Amino acid sequence: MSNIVSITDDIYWIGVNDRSTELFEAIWPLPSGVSYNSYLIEDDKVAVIDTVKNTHIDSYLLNIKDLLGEREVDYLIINHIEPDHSGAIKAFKEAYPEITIVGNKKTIGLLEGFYKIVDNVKIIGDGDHLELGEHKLNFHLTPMVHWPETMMTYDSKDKILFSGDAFGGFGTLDGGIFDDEVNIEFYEDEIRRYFSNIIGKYTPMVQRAISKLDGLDIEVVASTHGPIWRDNPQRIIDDYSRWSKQDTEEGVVIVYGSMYGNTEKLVESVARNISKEGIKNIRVYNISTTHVSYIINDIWKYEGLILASCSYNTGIFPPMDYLLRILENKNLKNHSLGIIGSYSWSGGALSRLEDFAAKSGCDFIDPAIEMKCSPDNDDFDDAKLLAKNIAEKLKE
Ligand SMILES: Cc1cc2nc3c(=O)[nH]c(=O)nc-3n(C[C@H](O)[C@H](O)[C@H](O)COP(=O)(O)O)c2cc1C
Repeated sequence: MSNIVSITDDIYWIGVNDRSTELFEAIWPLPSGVSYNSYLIEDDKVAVIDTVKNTHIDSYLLNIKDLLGEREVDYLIINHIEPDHSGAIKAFKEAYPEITIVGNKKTIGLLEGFYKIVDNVKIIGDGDHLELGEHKLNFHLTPMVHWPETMMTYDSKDKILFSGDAFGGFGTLDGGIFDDEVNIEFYEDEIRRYFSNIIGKYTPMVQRAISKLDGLDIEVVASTHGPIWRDNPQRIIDDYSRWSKQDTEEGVVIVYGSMYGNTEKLVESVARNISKEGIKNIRVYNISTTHVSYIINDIWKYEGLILASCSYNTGIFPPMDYLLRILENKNLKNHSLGIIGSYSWSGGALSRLEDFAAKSGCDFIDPAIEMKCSPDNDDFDDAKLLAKNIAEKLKE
């Protein structure tokens, strides 16, 4: 019996779990794997919404054959053509040669680019619909969440929103696929890590997409990754809405780059002093040993951010520079930011951090600390002051 789960009497989850890929998009670690969710609607016409990565084609197509027998698939709707969802399209078209592929103008351009497929395509526009029989699918274009062609498909009969990557997260579906079948706490961090690292650059587009959904009566959110939200669909919409505004909780993330422990020593003092000010959520990360995706996840969670780095070859410590570039690319804002640079002769770290602070949309917290070689009493006094100031700001 194949691995198919009914969502309603004629709508099915036909997705797959990936526990083999170590790095999503060849960058982001997948300790809990990821699911590629695909959906099938069996009505007078049969429609599939999004496919799966090319690593899972055989089992995926077998599942569909198991479900449909000799019946053909009439439509393949592409909400999102990133290859983790479109990798099975060529094989799909070979299995169902008469199929019509449905997407918007940008999707169809990318379909030709990636797969050289140009025949039997149907271009839809924002607000268009497709009748399958009892089911009527409405298309809502939501560009740049996080690719230009991204769109959502709404089934008005069962009030299901097939949302593409929006409202998705990391983590395989281990038996339970619905929010009420799993302990959702398990997914919380991995959903925010997905959002902050994959979608986080496109926060205005996420907000635009969410306001576009305003009038829709949504009973189920079915994204392309992670759990299907049928018990509390509003929860994931609210989470995505909050994260896209960079609304944060009380807490401080301290990230440091230190080769020989001197910068780290000052960081320990800052952390201790923030704790003495009554802040309970303090996360200290060594930039050299924790993958940036976990750090970015916590930066998206907490308001306070302190970046501390040594100098290296007249610039900032390279792993810290990598984090800064990512945060610049994501237009980090709405955070309270403190900075610490250390040097032994020329410096370089603090000026890069100052440049970052000036360009970011964060509130700068005094004092910027520049430490020579190892911390002295003045540096420890400054660390205390920075801790006091950031704690006061968080409590405002
Ligand atoms: C490869 C290398 C390059 C460095 N480049 C600089 C530099 O350009 N300017 C500077 O002031 N210090 C430089 N330093 C010295 C560091 O400031 C010093 O090693 C210090 O201990 C680093 O801080 P940490 O103890 O927190 O690792 C460099 C050190 C190393 C190992």
